[in-house]
Amino acid sequence: MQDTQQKKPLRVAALKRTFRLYKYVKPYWPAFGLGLFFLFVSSLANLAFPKLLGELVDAANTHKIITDPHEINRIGLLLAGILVAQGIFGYLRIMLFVNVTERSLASLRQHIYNHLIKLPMRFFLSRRVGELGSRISSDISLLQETFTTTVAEFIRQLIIIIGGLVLLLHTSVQLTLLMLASLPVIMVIAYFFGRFVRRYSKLAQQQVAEANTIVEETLQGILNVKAFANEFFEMTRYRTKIREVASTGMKTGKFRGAFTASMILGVFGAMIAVIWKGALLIAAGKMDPGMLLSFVLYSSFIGGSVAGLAEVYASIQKSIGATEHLLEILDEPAEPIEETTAIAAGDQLSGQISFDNVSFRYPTREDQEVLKDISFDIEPDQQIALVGPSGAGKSTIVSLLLRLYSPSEGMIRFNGKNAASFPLSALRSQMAIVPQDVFLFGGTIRENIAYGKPGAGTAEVEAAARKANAWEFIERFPEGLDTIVGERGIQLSGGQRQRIAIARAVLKDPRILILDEATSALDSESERLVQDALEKLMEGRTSIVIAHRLSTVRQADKIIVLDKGRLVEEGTHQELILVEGGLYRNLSEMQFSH
Ligand SMILES: Nc1ncnc2c1ncn2[C@@H]1O[C@H](COP(=O)(O)OP(=O)(O)OP(=O)(O)O)[C@@H](O)[C@H]1O
Repeated sequence: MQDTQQKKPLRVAALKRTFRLYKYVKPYWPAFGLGLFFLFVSSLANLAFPKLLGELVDAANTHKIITDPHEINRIGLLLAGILVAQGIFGYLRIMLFVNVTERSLASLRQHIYNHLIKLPMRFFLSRRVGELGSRISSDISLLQETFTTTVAEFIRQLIIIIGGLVLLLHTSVQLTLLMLASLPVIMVIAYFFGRFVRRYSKLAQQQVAEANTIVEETLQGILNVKAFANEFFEMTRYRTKIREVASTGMKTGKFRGAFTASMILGVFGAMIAVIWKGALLIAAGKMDPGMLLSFVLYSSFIGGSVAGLAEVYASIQKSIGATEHLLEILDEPAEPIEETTAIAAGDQLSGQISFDNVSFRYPTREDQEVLKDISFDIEPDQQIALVGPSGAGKSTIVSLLLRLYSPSEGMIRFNGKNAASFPLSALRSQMAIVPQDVFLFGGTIRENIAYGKPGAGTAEVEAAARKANAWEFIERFPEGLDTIVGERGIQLSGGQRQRIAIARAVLKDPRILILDEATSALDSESERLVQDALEKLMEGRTSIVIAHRLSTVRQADKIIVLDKGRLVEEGTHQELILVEGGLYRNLSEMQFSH
C-alpha cells in the first residue's frame, strides 16, 4: 500500500512532464483537431455496425416468410454507406495525424539539437557521444509512434469502450452486468504485468543505447581497433551487450505475452458466459437473436479495445521513458550563445589578457586542483608560449580562455575587464584555435576552410588557403577545393590537415590566436611550410602557443612555464635559459641533448 502511495505522485508527475512535449504539437492544433474530429466520427460509425447488423438479422427473422426484402436492402445499403464513409474518414485522419506528427517532431528534433549543441563542456564531459546520438534518434522515433498511432488508438478505444457500454446497457442490463463482472480481473492483470513491462522496457532502451555506443565508438576509432588487432575483443564486448539486450527483450516478451494472453482469456471467458446467458434468454423468448448478435459484437469491440488499451498503455509507458530522457537534455542549462552578426564596440578585444590568481578544478574531478593561483599578463599583439611537462595545465589555460569553463577562483580579464562580462559568442568569435589533432568534417576542403567564416566566397577561401601554404597541395588535387577529405579528413596527411586548420583560422581573422603545436613531428618540408604559415598567421594579433618543442618558442615575447598547475617561471628564452636549476633550462637541456 505504502509502495503505491509513494509511486502514484511520481507517475502523475511523469505524465505531466510528457505533456510538456505537447507544446511542439500546439502550432498544428487546427490539423490535429480536424484529425480528432474524423477519428471521433469514424469511431462512432464503428459503433453503428453491430446495431445495424443485429437489425439486419432481425429483419430477416421477424418476417419469417420472405415478404419484405426492402427493409433488408435498406439496412444493407446503409451499412455499405457507413463503410465507405469510414474508409474516407480513416484515410483523412491518418493523413492529418501523420502530417502533424512529422512537423512537430521536426521541430522537437531541431529544438533538442539546438539545445544540445549549446550545452556547456561540463555536460559533455560526463556523457558519451554515442549515447546522446542514440537518444536523439531512438527516443524520438518512439515518440513518433506515440504521436501517430498511440494517441489515436487511445482515443478511438475510449470512444468504443464508453459508447459501446452505453449501447450494451441499452440492449440488455442483465447481460452487461455479467460482462462487467470480468472487468476487475482484467484490471488487476493489466496493473500487475504493466509494471514489469515498463521496468524492462526502460532497461532495454538503456541497453540498446549502450550497445549503439560500442558501434559508434569503434567505428569512429576504427584505426585504433585495427592497429591493436582488437576486432575480436570488440566483437566480444558487443556480443555481451547484445545478449543483454536480447535477454531483457525476451523477459519483456514473457510479461507482454502473459499480459496479452490473460487479457484474451478474460475477455473470451466473459464472452462465452454472455452468449450462454443470452441463448437462455432467447430460448425463454426474452430476447431477439439480432439483439444477441449486436450484444456479442459490441462486447467483442469493447473486449478488443480493452486489450488494445493495454498495448497503448505499454506504449505510453515507453514513451514516458523516452520523454524523460529528452527532457533531461532540455532541462540542462545551455550556454548563453547567440548568433553574432556585429560585435559591439565595447566588446571588441584589444588582445590584452590577464589571469589574476586563477585556480581551477574540472567539474568532473572537483578534488584535483588543475591550476593553482595562476597570474600573468599578455599585452596586445604579443606572442606567448605556454611550456611545461605533460599534464601541467597548458590546455586547461586555453579552455579557460575560450570560456569553456569558468575559473574556480580568481578572474580572467580581457581589455582589463572581467571575461564574464563579455557576451560569450562575441568573445569566442574573436578567437581562433589551431588544435593539435585537427578535426575536419567529412565534406570538401572548401567547406572545411569556410568553417572559419561560414558563407565565405571562393576568392576568400583561396586567399586563406594561399596564406596557409595549403594552396600548393589543394591545387594539385584534380577536384581542387571541392576535393572530399573523407571522414574526419583521413584522406589528407597530417601536415595537410594542419594547413587546412590554419587556413580556417586565417579566414576567421581572430584577435586572439591559440595554437596547440602538434607533438608528432612532420617531415622537414611540411614542417617548414606549416611553421611559415603559422608565423604569417601570428602577425598582428595576440597569439598563445602551447609549445611542445622548445625550438619553436625562442622568438616568443614571453614564455610561461607551468608545472603541476603552478606558474613556475616567466620570461623570454634569453632570461629563462640563464636560471640555474630552472625548469625551462632543464627542459631545454633535455630536448637538445639528443
Ligand atoms: N576534462 C577533464 N576532466 C578532468 N580532468 C582533466 C580534464 N582535462 C584535463 N584534466 C586534468 O587536468 C590536468 C592538466 O591537463 P592539461 O590537459 O591542461 O595538461 P597539458 O599541460 O595541456 O598536458 P599535455 O601537454 O599532455 O597536453 C591533468 O592532470 C589532466 O588529467
